[in-house]
Formats: sequence, C-alpha cells, structure tokens
Amino acid sequence: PDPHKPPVVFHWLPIIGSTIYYGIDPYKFFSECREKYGDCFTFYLLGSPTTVFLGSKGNEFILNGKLRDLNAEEIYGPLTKPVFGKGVVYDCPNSKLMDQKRLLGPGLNGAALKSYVPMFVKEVEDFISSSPIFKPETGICDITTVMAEITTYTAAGSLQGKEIRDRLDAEVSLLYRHLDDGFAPINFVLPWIPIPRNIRRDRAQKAMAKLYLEVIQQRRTKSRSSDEQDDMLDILMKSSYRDGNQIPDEEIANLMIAMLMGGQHNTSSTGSWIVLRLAHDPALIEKLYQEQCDVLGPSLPPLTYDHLQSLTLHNNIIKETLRLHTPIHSVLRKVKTPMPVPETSWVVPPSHTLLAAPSFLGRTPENFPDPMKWDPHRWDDPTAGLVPAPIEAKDDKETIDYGFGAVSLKSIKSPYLPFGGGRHRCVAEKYAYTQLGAILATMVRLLQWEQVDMTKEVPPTDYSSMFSRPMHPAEVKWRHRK
Ligand SMILES: N#Cc1ccc(COc2ccc(/C=C/c3ccc(C(F)(F)[C@](O)(Cn4cnnn4)c4ccc(F)cc4F)nc3)cc2)cc1
Repeated sequence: PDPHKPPVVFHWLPIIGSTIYYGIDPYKFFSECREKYGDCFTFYLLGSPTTVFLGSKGNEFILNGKLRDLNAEEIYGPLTKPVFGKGVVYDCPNSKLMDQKRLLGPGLNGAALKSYVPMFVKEVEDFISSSPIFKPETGICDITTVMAEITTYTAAGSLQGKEIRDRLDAEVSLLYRHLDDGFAPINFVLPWIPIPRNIRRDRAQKAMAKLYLEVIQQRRTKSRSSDEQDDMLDILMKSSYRDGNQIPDEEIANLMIAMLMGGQHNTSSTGSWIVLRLAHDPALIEKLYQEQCDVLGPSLPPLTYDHLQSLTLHNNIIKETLRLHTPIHSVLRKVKTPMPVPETSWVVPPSHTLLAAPSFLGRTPENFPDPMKWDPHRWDDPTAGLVPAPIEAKDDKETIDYGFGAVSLKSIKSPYLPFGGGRHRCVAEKYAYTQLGAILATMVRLLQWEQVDMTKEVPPTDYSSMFSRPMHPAEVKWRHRK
C-alpha cells in the first residue's frame, strides 16, 4: 500500500469495489472499515476512489474545507441541474449559491415562518378529514405514502404559495412525480442518458418552471393585498443579488423547485420515521397529547409558532429521530488540490472524492450512551450531544460568515450535525423543525396509532435512494382520537 495515501478498503471486484456494501448500509460499512483502517480510508464507489474521513476531524476537514481545495457543484451539479434547472444551487459558482442562501433566509425564518404554522395545521386537518384513507374510524395505512402527501401539501400550502397549492391536486403532483423520478443516485454518474425517465424529468422541469413564471407574472400585475404576510415567492421577487441585479424570474422559479424537492424528501422521510418510532412506543403519543394540554391548556387552542417553541418533548422527538434517521447520510466533495491529512503522511489527490458522514458520530457510544436506542429523553440532559470541550476553549464565540449569516466555528466539532455545517450548511433547519412540529402536534390531536404487530421491530432503512427512508411498506394501525 502507498504510504502517502489513506489505506484502500479490500474489495473483490474492480469498478464496483465496495459500492454495494456501502449502498446497502453505509454506517455498517463505515464501522467495519473504521475497525480495520481507522477514521480515514479509501473505497471504490462505482469506479471513483472515494476517501472517507469519519469523526469530528473528518467533519472539520470536509465541511469546513477551503473553497479552492474542495468542490460540491462538480459532484452534485450533474444530478441536481436537470431537476432544479439552470443557474441555481449547484449550477452556478459557489459565491452565487451563498448569495441565493442569503436571499432564501427571510422566507425560511421570522415572520414568514410564523405565518406558515396555521397553514401547516390546516393542510394536515384537511388531509385527515378529506382523504379516503382516513374515512373509517380506524384502519391501516402506509405511512410513507401518507407522509409524502402531507409534506407536499404543507410545503405547497406555505412556502410555495396559494397558486401552486391550488393546482397541486391535478397537474403539479404529476409533474412533481416525473421530476422526482429523475432524482436518483444513478444520475450521479449517468445524468445524461436519454432514458424515458430522464426525458420526462426534463419535460417536467420546464413545465414546473413555466408554472412558476405564470404565477410570478400574475403577481406582478395584480398587486397583492398588503395585509397578507409575504411568502417565499414574494420575497424572492423583491430580492436582488449582491451585484445589485434582481434575481431573474427563471432563477426564482428554479429556486422554488429546489426548495420543493429538498424540503419534500427530508421532511417526508423524517416525518415517517417519527410516526414509526412512536408506533413502536404508543405511550409516547399520549405523553405528547398531555404535553400540549399542559403547555397550551386543555382546550388545545389553535397552534402557533410560539406554542411549538415550548413543546419540549415534541422537539426532542424530532431531534432524536434526526440523530438516527438523518435523510442525507453522505456529504460528497471533489478534491481540487492535493490535501494533506493532518497528523499523517497521507495526501488525498485530486482524483479522489471526499466523503463525510456527520451522523456516523451520532451512533458512537462515546458521544451517545446506548447509541442505537431511540430515546428522546436523552436530550433532557443539557450536556447530551455536546463535545467534551477543553477548559480553554477560546474559539467558542468565533463565527464565520460565508455570505448567508454567521456560522459558529466550534459547532463543526459537534457529534450531532443533521443539518451539516460550513458553507453548505442547511438554511432551512428552522423551517424543517416548524413544519415537522406542526405536522406532529396536529396528528397527535387527531389520531392515535401503533404498529400493526407490536412484537415487531421498527422497519429497516432503505439507503439506496437519494434520501434514506423507511423500507417499503411501512404500515401503522391508526384510529381517530375520540
Ligand atoms: N449500489 C449502490 C448504491 C450506492 C450508493 C447509494 C446512495 O449513495 C448516496 C450518496 C450520496 C447521496 C447524497 C445525497 C444528496 C446530496 C445533495 C442533495 C441536494 F442537493 F439535493 C440537497 O442538498 C438536498 N437537501 C439538502 N437540504 N435539503 N435538501 C439540496 C440542496 C439545496 C437545495 F436547494 C435543494 C436540495 F435538495 N440531495 C441529496 C445520496 C446517496 C445508493 C446505491
């Protein structure tokens, strides 16, 4: 083995290398490799030498890597450009992405976010009162299907705006499905193959973008009643890039599609896992109902953003679910300049892809006692998930601003990073918590549920799609709360 490179994971097959092992269960694969090779090792992912660097040193090395050394858009661009469209996210220089993240901020935080909560609640109430699935008094449903619909309606009913929401039942959901079918790991390597799925994806992207352009035109002509809170579309229509130019309408449309895609997969996967984990321990559902009665009063008034901030058990359930069920398990970067691995004689060459798995630390006993136990109460301990900081930790206050707000430097050392870190850190964390919190609180008010077979374990994880999710079918037995 080459003393100047990280060790290569033994594999039988050329090209395929360890792809299948990794694809079936990344954490199991990483854990076995870590036993043999330590935190930094190289494996072959569909022919590409992929260097994994686990632990907080690896997270720092990759998530806080310098722009001249590491590149995200080279890896993600081919996959996301056909789905999101031109000129946004990974189809533009990183500086433009940082500017786009800055401009998205106000639509994902503050007054806009607060205004979404009644919309989230209404969408869940309408879904449960009108969907044929919930017509009877009790029944069995596939929670991944239900959560996908609830997530789409709550995202459309808030972030996407009224016009898109109103067209959701008919054309938009079909377009969304065609777009989504094009969002598959195979498109990391072969995004251009003209298979029907990709041709439909390209057609759907154009049709979706056209829809947004029509809505933008409509809004430009008819001035909206001023008392309504601006939604994301309003905010982007009023926004300008750092260079003073307004965001072109096409880029506004494509950013809205990116938000829809990103939000959809992360929230529906996490929402499904929350329901499945609670079905395995239904007493917790009653605890959640009790928490709402205690905190909001037995009359259970209409839910507000401020209410959600005080529902501690609800938030700890989301937090604990994200620890074991982080939708994105691997963060990938292209190496652009040879990168020496600190405290070793190794240099990662530009032919390699770097892979960080921030949630690997969420499964290590040194960071979380009994790590594979899903226990929301572990977060009642104020020291849970904190890195044992040396006394003289001076960089506590130090932050860095990549262009969309201050990100703390120390936070990258945390063993709990479900929203990533550094310049590519998620800007929609608060939106995600608010959407999930509103969905969970409303479902708890309307339904009770448990596993079809209470002796079973929680379903296994399907790591093979773009976002890890429960293996299909994931069924729960539910009934309307009296
Ligand atoms: N055999 C086999 C075999 C081997 C391996 C595998 C599977 O291996 C892998 C490896 C890596 C990955 C990475 C996932 C990945 C990355 C980027 C994105 C994204 F860009 F899309 C996103 O970050 C998503 N996001 C962020 N926050 N919210 N959404 C985003 C950004 C901004 C935006 F506006 C909208 C967005 F939605 N999405 C997903 C997934 C699977 C299967 C089978």
